[in-house]
Amino acid sequence: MTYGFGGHALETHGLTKSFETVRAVSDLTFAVPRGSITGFLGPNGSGKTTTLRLILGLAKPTAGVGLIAGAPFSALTHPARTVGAVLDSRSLHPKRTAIGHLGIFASAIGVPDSRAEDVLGLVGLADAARRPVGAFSLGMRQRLALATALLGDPEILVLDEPANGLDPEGIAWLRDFLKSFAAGGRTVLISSHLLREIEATVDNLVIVSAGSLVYQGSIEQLRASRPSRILVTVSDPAALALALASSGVTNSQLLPDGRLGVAGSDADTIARVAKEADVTVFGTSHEHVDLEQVFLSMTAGQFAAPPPGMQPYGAPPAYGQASYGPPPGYAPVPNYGPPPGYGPPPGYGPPPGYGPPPGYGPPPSYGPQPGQSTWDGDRR
Ligand SMILES: Nc1ncnc2c1ncn2[C@@H]1O[C@H](COP(=O)(O)OP(=O)(O)OP(=O)(O)O)[C@@H](O)[C@H]1O
Repeated sequence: MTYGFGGHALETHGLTKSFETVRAVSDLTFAVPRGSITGFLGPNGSGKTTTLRLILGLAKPTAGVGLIAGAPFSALTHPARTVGAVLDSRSLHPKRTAIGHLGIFASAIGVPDSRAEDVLGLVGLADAARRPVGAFSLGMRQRLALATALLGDPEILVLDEPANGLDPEGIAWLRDFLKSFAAGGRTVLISSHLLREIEATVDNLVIVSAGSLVYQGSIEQLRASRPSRILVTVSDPAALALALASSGVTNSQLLPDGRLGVAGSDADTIARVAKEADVTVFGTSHEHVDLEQVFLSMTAGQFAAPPPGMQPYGAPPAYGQASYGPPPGYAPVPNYGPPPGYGPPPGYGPPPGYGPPPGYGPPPSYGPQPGQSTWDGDRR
């Protein structure tokens, strides 16, 4: 497999998508490193699904480009072997059995029927192979959708909110599955609107708000970007805050539970200053960084009143509190952009008369198998 351009599994460059007056995706540039499990995070309506559809060739960008293994989806030589995707597990045909459903996709992408049995085993659905999908729980549908994406044994998996409908056991199963999938150097991009849902699964994050990038980098970097605080239980928090400020430690906050949260200092210094100020320290502890709060503060303001015209959400949010900003040194990758003249290849669009196979009602549940991407009527 060749990875051209930036050498990343997935990348977008200035990706933009407008629907009439709604700008769903706005000049989005990010990269998903090979071998990573990258979380694609953003509140509801922040443009995640649209971005994935653009990358997978299921919708046409207004501007910019999305690349898979260095190429637009339509230019991939072996699409099913390169990328498997789960975009919507709800639109499976209810009367079809799991094995029947997979058989259709297996023949579409040219893999043997036995592969259908294999992938059902991989996702733990072997026993349900001959049951109609209409009788499946949401969690089983998610697994079947994942099995479909795995049919081509792809290098890259793109999953849109796959944890939706999974119980805690299902989420733990998905986490273990994705970790073993990525352990051999394969790549996963998994979207969610809840960091907590995927925090234990991902090692890398791309966070969007109102269609724009607000963070990309490792989860560890994000955690480290928030200065850790020491929580101090004292006889007189206000007196300690004052004494700390006099000694140059100005970032103290009185918490609702009466403790003082102190950033930019250490327990020994705090104890010394407290002693000098005649304040009794009853105890200290290190604050646990709640990444969900960091995420929420980064994406807060998405639904601010829109300015007149195009932008429906208002300006991209400030990061909220100063301490919640992007990690030090974070900046878009230098010289990162499509080569001059780069754009969708000529003839990018569905072949005339192409449509879903007979009897197949809803739009495609999964991402692109050969030819499948062209079912979509949404290429605008
Ligand atoms: N086909 C469409 N026509 C018009 N507007 C659309 C279309 N698809 C998406 N949008 C709008 O684009 C914005 C981004 O939607 P998108 O579904 O990409 O967000 P999302 O982050 O995936 O949200 P969710 O987490 O709720 O699925 C929303 O305002 C949505 O209403």
